[in-house]
Amino acid sequence: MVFSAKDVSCTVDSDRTASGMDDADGTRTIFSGSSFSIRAGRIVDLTGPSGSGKTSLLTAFAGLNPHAHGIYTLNGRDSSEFSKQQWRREIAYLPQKPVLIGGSVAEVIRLPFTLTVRRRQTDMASSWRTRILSLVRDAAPTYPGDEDIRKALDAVGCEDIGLTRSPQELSGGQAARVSLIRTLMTKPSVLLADEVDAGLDDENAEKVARIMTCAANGGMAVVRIRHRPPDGHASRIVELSDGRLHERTLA
Ligand SMILES: Nc1ncnc2c1ncn2[C@@H]1O[C@H](COP(=O)(O)OP(=O)(O)OP(=O)(O)O)[C@@H](O)[C@H]1O
Repeated sequence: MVFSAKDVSCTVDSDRTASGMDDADGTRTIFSGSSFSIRAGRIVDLTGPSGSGKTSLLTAFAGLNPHAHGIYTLNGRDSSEFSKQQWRREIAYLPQKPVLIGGSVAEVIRLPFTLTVRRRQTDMASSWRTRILSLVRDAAPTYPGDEDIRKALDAVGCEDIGLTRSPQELSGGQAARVSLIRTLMTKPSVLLADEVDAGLDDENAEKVARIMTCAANGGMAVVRIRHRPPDGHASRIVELSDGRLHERTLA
């Protein structure tokens, strides 16, 4: 088990939520008593109606949701044993809309490496490392050069993305892949992907899915919020509805 969450709840002020569903005390419980776990190398899809709390749940897992409470562990270690920064690096939340800061694709991808010096403490051997991350690690452990980034992009089928391109010039599909790869290169244990294939055509959605599968094959645990029909990449589907998580059978 790489990651587990127990007894997670999320309560928000009622004045910012839909009317008619508020508690008497002026709050609204989005979900409560929810538990979830995922093993290394697995992809789990999180589905559910709009507004059911999927984003709130993933941001709770990542330590980014001040309205949520729960007990979280990574490889058996309680989240309290991590600093907030360490936790957020290990449990990486990837928002739906790519935020690409930098003058070029290379700068965008290097940004996390300029913000922090990472020292990963894990024994996860992985083909993902072999295929992509080792390219970075071997050449420049904390600050990948252009050649390393080029190799990493090519390794996951992103030959179409030029390093000197301005992020503003990227297509939606390219921006989604750059955002995803940037996060993967920081080597999180768990990737929480919030509808990153929304707004993409089927071809680009499949490219994004394949990159995540590549990461999962190397040992990363991936949770994907999705509204699309199952694409065959997930090993489990979990639905959040009526404030509870429900396991769904894969078709
Ligand atoms: N910070 C907040 N304050 C108040 N209400 C919030 C806050 N964040 C989320 N909510 C409310 O919590 C509910 C769940 O929101 P959330 O974005 O988690 O749902 P979702 O399932 O991800 O929705 P969608 O599928 O439409 O993206 C919504 O009613 C939303 O308005």
